[in-house]
Amino acid sequence: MSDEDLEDELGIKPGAPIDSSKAVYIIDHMLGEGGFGAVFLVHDEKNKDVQFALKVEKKLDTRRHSKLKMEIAILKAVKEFKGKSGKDNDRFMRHFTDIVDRGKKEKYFFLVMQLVGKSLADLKAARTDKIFSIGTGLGVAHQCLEAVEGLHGAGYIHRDLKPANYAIGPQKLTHTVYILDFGIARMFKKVNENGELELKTPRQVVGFKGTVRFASLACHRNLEMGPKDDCESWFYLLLDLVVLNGLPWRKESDKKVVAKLKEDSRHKKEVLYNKLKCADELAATIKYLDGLLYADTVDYEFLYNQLKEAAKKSGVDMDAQYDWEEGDKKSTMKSAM
Ligand SMILES: Nc1ncnc2c1ncn2[C@@H]1O[C@H](COP(=O)(O)OP(=O)(O)OP(=O)(O)O)[C@@H](O)[C@H]1O
Repeated sequence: MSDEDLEDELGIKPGAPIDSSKAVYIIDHMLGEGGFGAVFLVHDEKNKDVQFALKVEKKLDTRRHSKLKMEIAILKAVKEFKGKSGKDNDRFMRHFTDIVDRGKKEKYFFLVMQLVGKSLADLKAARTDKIFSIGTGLGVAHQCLEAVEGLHGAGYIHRDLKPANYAIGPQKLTHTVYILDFGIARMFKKVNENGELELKTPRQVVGFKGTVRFASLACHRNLEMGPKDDCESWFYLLLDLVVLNGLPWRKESDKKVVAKLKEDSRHKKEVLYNKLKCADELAATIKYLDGLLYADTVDYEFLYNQLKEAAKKSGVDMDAQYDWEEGDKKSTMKSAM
């Protein structure tokens, strides 16, 4: 939606109040725009230092499923899953934004959520050579995978994993990565009569979903996607973060051409990993993922372990400060002198 549409049709503009039964939110400015609405920085009317992100979706008679409803259902499911499953779940759930409030107006639905900072795509674009250092890339990919594991645990697949759909936290949370945008996510498990989650039967043919650059081969082949397909997209995301000159198909938009380049890349290590010291560990990762089927449970531990081995081979510490935190380190050191 354009700024004018939002302003003229929905009355959403800087300074405008949006009220719910809980609070009144004042619009500051737009943070980002999607196909069906936009995200705004807002503050609590009672305290301008209390800021949130407010996502708006225009009501449409033609839309069968509200994207925002889906997002809310997913964020709730992951938090409930956290409650139910106990053990060490904060490791996964810290990657999901909290729902602060939600509501509907005559012309739109809205969701108020915890504010995040810059996306991985923005952070990467701000770097001189447009990639992260290998330590940051592997560390961030570890967190991205934890988010995916948490989402899968709650019974959903994302289907659009890419650097633009992950962001770091604001202020002091620059070492935490958040997963965003569940607009095209899908439940791959359903609750059976005994209240347990069971796998949904795959459909025979499925339309292409997501972003061409990061789509899995099964997605290109119009097959039902499962958890392993998110992991394949995660793998492309990892390469996109750390390989100099990026993915070999980055300049192509034709789906068929991209699919062919992805298939061929499996046999072209020198192109896909462009001299990375951890090429073998990465090649073993995609080999493992290529061997999985829709219904297979992903061995996340194997994937985390590959990242650890890749870090060892590269001689880096995945848990060290990230590239964008280094400025802070220097200024802290300076002020400590
Ligand atoms: N919690 C948040 N805090 C700060 N910014 C956010 C937050 N959520 C989303 N954004 C910003 O708004 C942009 C659009 O968000 P998002 O991708 O979730 O919206 P969308 O309308 O579903 O988009 P799309 O049509 O691409 O699926 C993001 O790129 C991000 O920059």
